[in-house]
Amino acid sequence: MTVFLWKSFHRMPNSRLLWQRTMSLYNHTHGFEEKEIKKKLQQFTGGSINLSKKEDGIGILTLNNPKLMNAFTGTMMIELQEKIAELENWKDGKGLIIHGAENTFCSGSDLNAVRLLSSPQDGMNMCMFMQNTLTRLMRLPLITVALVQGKVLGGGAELTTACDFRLMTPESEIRFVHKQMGLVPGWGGAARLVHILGSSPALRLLSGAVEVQPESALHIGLIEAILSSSDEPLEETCTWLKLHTKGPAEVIQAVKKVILAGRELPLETALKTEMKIFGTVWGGPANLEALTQRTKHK
Ligand SMILES: CCC(=O)SCCNC(=O)CCNC(=O)[C@H](O)C(C)(C)COP(=O)(O)OP(=O)(O)OC[C@H]1O[C@@H](n2cnc3c(N)ncnc32)[C@H](O)[C@@H]1OP(=O)(O)O
Repeated sequence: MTVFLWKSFHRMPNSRLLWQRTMSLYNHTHGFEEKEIKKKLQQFTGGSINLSKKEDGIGILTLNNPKLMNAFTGTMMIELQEKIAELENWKDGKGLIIHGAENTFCSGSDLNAVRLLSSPQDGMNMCMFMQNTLTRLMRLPLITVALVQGKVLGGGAELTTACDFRLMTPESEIRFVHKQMGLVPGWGGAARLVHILGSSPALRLLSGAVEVQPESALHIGLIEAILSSSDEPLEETCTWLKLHTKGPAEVIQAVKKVILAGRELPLETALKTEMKIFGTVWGGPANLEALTQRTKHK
């Protein structure tokens, strides 16, 4: 299915529109009724998801529900979907930082909502909704970073795995606490964690509900770096991300797309996709300028 979608994406003239439609996993053929679950999620209000898109092509997405340590209410889940859709349309975008308000990332789903959505069917619908959104986040043509601060628990830990990179402040902690709640990850966090770490380390983190501190997270390859201090983490994360987003948006987006193809597609299809993405930048303005300037890489 995914292979077909990627192929279609490159055949269609209006590829940006198709990209948005095809990046989700579940639709009504899977028994997923988005309207129904949205109606239920609307009942669990509180908090917000804020997006600011800067001129330098870096977006800042803020999880904003500090009274509950930025736990995800139902309306925040819906707002996250809306902001991801907005980012899919951001032609000049290059990077995205996801962080939490008031120096803490996210403590997972709002336990008040979890208690009231406790039937297996509601749980699976909520999972499909969040997996769709986080898969679309993962497939954004932007370089994404989770800024990990405070205690990042449950669904908050899962959200970090949908980003390309994770940076941690010195006092922070990531913990897949699901087992302690009689659960397993359902927002796609287990599958993505296996891709990031390999199955044995992922199993160790989940089965032990291990508190992963920055040094250990760096050691096992869960994060890219530990920030130097907790004083100005957003600024430091911006500086880190800018090293990877220098250059025109079309080139940065192409970089992310070739990596996505390699990550998600069988090798032969990934190679063909890479060739087509290459065709979008070869002879393009950035390529011609680099040739004119006889750029050297000393
Ligand atoms: C997808 C699966 C999931 O995500 S399951 C959810 C997993 N998360 C949890 O179980 C979080 C449980 N909460 C905690 O462990 C602690 O509250 C943590 C986050 C460590 C913060 O501790 P501490 O700094 O001492 O603050 P606190 O406990 O006083 O919390 C402040 C208020 O926030 C609330 N809060 C926190 N997290 C949630 C949450 N996920 N859902 C609902 N409420 C949450 C606390 O209950 C507390 O509220 P109140 O001040 O007691 O009214």
